[in-house]
Formats: sequence, structure tokens, C-alpha cells
Amino acid sequence: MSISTIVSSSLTSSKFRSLPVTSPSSSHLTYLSKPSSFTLHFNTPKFTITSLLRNSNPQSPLSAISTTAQQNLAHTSSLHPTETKTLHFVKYQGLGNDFIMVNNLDSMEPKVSPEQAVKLCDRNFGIGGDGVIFAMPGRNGTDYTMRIFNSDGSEPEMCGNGVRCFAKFIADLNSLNGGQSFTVHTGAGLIIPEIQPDGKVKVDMGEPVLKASEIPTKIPPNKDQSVVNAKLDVDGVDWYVTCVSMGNPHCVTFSLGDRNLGPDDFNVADIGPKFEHHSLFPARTNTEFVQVLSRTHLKMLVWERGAGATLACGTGACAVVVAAVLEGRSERNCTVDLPGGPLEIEWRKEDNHVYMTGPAEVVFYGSVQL
Ligand SMILES: N[C@@H](CCC[C@H](N)C(=O)O)C(=O)O
Repeated sequence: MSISTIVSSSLTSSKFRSLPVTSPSSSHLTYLSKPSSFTLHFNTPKFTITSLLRNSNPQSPLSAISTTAQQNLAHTSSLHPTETKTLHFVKYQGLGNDFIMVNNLDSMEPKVSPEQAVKLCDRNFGIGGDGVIFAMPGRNGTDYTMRIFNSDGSEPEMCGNGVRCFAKFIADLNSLNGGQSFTVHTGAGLIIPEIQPDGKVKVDMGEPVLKASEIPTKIPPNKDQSVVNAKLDVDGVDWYVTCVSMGNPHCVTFSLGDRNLGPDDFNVADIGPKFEHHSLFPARTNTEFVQVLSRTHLKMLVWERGAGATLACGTGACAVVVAAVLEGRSERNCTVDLPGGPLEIEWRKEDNHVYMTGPAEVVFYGSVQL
């Protein structure tokens, strides 16, 4: 299958360039300007995918690879008017939490249905991803709107790693090099990501919500209206949990029975679904299992609502620091280690906002028949 298309500039704002997209008809490698960087094109009967592989320095920003590659990003993730079943996308990852990014800037209607998102996220029969993210026009005076479908097709309010990837996508579309911030409307309200000069993205994630009924959880509040270090019976075992919403619900646990969690105390894939579908979480929940390494260094595993065990969860890391502070286990500035790498989290006393800093990278871009 071969696809060749020219994307109309009317699909995006006038800031975006209109360039031809040519997909290869057979497998081949094309070397870019740097000898150690190359573009890998390959076809399957269903997909035409262009991958950006960076051998020399996995941390290097996209701009270090190829201007052509950047230009190609400017017209991916949109449907050509005459090829209504071809979706162009860019795959991003933030600490291994990976997303299929769709340029939806011409419409408030997602170009992919929840059912299609499930198929696209499938790691064997699809592109593979923890979710599909839509970059949409701004609402309520914001620059952009971000919506996301989990890999099970459900729609969460917010995604921390996703919003960093979203910010990188917007920066790549507009050839921004760093130092810029923009406002993003999400289901969790206003979120403000800022691309830092080092390429990492710092995000003002707003204020955590602690009121039990707003998280939501039916666990009886034990501190003001919040659930802090409260006993929760999961499948006959007593866990102690603190509940936090970062726009989406999180249940954070540091202890099983009367002892702190150790690395071998539980199997996330076994216990995670039992938290997620617990009757005391009416909107289901994300769950973080945390070890305190020091007062500024935490280590977590996550079971995500609608996505299962992922390599990282940005909102989860924010909820973990809030919970650790509420339980008196940590300072407000922490490094949180996740399977995919570390995030820097600050719960700032002055404004009660949580700030998250971490990486976001392009993996590949391509097109798929819906
Ligand atoms: N991985 C995300 C969270 C994505 C949404 C979550 N699965 C939910 O349903 O709330 C993150 O980085 O925050």
C-alpha cells in the first residue's frame, strides 16, 4: 500500500506550512543529515509509518535531527479531504507513556472514535499506545484544547505525560525552540505547559482536589472532607490510602497493613484492577504504589484507569507528592522515579499549584487507514 498526499493548509492555522507527504511504497532506509541518525520507512498491509530513530543521543531534541523531519510533522495527523479514511499521526512518548497524537486543530470533533482508539492503541494489531490525544482549537480563551482517549476508549479529564507530549507537538508544529508557554483547556480545567530551553516541559498542573466527593471516592473522609491515610479493604486485605484528584482520580498507597510497601509486596497487574474497579471509586481510579526512598525521593508503580500498568503517569506522580506531603512523608519538592524514568514534582505552598517537569519525545510519525 502506498499513500501520497498533500495536506491543505486550511486544515490547520496559517502558521502551519503546507508540504507534500509522500509515503514509501516499499521498505527502505533514508539517511538524514547526521550519519548516526536515519529515517526508517516500512510498510505493512495496513500501515505506512515513518520512524525517527536517534542512535547518537537519545536525549537530543527533534531539532537536532533534521529540518525535513520537523517540516513533515507540520502536516501529519490530519485527514486529507479526499482520503477521509487515512489518519496521519505522530507517536510521542513521555517516560515511556506513549500516545498517538492527532492534529485536530480544524475541528472540535475528534477524528478518531473511542472504538477506533482502542484498535489504534493495540500493541499487536495497531500502532500501539497508552492513549490517543487530540490537539484541538482553544476554548474559553485558551490557545488550545487537549482531549484524550485511554487505550480502553474511555475519556479521562487529564493526562500529565500527555500534556507534555501535546506541548512538544504544538512546539514542533510551530517550530518553537523553547522558552514558550501556552494555555491548554482540558477536562481538568486550565493547564499551562512551558517548553524549557533544555527541551524538557514544565507544566503548571493546577491545584489538587482533596474533597472526597469531588475526587470522587465514597471512602468516608477522615481529615476535614479528605481521605488521608485511610483504611481500604481491597479483596480482603487492608491497604492505607490517600485520595487526590489532579483533574482525574488517584488513590495513593504507601502501606499495606501496618508496614511500608516493599518492592516485592504486590503484583500491580493483579491488584491494580481491584483498586480500579473498587465500588468505593464510582468513576474508577488510577492507583499509585509508592516507596519513600528519602524525604525528597519517591519511587512509584502505577495502575492506570483505562490503560493498565504503564511506564509512567504524570498526574499520578503529582498525586503521589501531594499524598506524601499530606501524610508527612516528604517535602514539597520531590524526584519521583517511575519505571520509565524520573519526574520532578513541586507542590508549591504559595499558590497551591502542582508543577511537573519532565521529557517528551517524538517516536515516529505515519499514517493509518481507519
Ligand atoms: N498517563 C496519564 C494519565 C492518563 C489518564 C488516566 N489513565 C485516567 O483515566 O485518569 C498521565 O500521565 O497523567
